[in-house]
Amino acid sequence: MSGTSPALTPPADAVPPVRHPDAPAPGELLGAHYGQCFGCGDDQPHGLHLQARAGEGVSITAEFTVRPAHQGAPGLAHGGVLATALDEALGSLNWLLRTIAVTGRLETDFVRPVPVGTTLYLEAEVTAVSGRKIYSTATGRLGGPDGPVAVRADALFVEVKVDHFVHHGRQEEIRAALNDPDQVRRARAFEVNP
Ligand SMILES: CCCCCCCC/C=C\CCCCCCCC(=O)SCCNC(=O)CCNC(=O)[C@H](O)C(C)(C)COP(=O)(O)OP(=O)(O)OC[C@H]1O[C@@H](n2cnc3c(N)ncnc32)[C@H](O)[C@@H]1OP(=O)(O)O
Repeated sequence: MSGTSPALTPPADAVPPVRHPDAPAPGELLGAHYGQCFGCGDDQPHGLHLQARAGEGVSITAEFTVRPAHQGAPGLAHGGVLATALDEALGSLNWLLRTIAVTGRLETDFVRPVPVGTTLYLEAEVTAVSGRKIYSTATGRLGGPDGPVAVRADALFVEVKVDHFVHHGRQEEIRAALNDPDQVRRARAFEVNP
C-alpha cells in the first residue's frame, strides 16, 4: 500500500521549482551542508556519509551503502535509517534552490527489505514550490539506477532563515559553527537568494 496525504499535495497556486543560477552543474557533488550532519557530514563518525550529486533541473542522485551498524532486523536495514537517507537526499535539493529549509513532513513507503551490504541508489527532485513550502519526492532503488524500488518518500520542506538554527540549536555547536569560516560562508551563500 502506498499513497500521499493531502498535506503533501501542492496547492493550486504552487509553481515549478527554479534552479538557482549558481547551483552546481549536473554531475557535480554538492558537498556536506554541515560537517557534523548525521546524513552527510564528513566529520560525523556515526553518520551515513551520503554524497549527493546535482542532476538536471532541481534533482539529485546519491548512493547509500547499508552497513552492519544500520540494521533493524538481522541482516536488514532499519526503516528509520532508510528514512534518514531519504530525508537527507530530499534536503540536499534545497542547495540547488539556494534555500535553507527544514523537513516539515516526510512520508515514506517501505516497498522491499534492504539487506546489509546493498547500495541504495537514491533519486530525488523538487516537484513544486508554494511560498515557503517546497514539495519533493524521492526513490531508493536496490543496487543501481535500474534496480527495483525499495523505498520512496514524499516530503514538504519549509524555508527558514539561518536564525532558525542560531535560535534553536545548542549553543556549543552554534558557537563552533559561527567560528568556522567555511560554515558561515556556506550558510550565507543561501541567504543571498534573489
Ligand atoms: C552560521 C550559523 C550556523 C547555521 C548554519 C546552518 C546551515 C544549514 C543549511 C542547511 C540545513 C538543512 C538541514 C537539513 C537536514 C535534513 C533535513 C532535516 O532533517 S531538518 C530537521 C527536522 N525538521 C525540523 O526540525 C523542523 C521542525 N519544525 C519547525 O521548525 C517548524 O514547524 C517549521 C519551520 C517546519 C514550520 O514552522 P513556522 O512557524 O516557520 O511556519 P508555519 O506557519 O508553521 O508553516 C509554514 C507553512 O508550512 C506548512 N507546514 C508546516 N509544517 C507542516 C507539516 N508538518 N505538514 C504539512 N504542512 C506543514 C504550514 O501549514 C504553513 O503552510 P501555509 O503557509 O499556512 O499554507
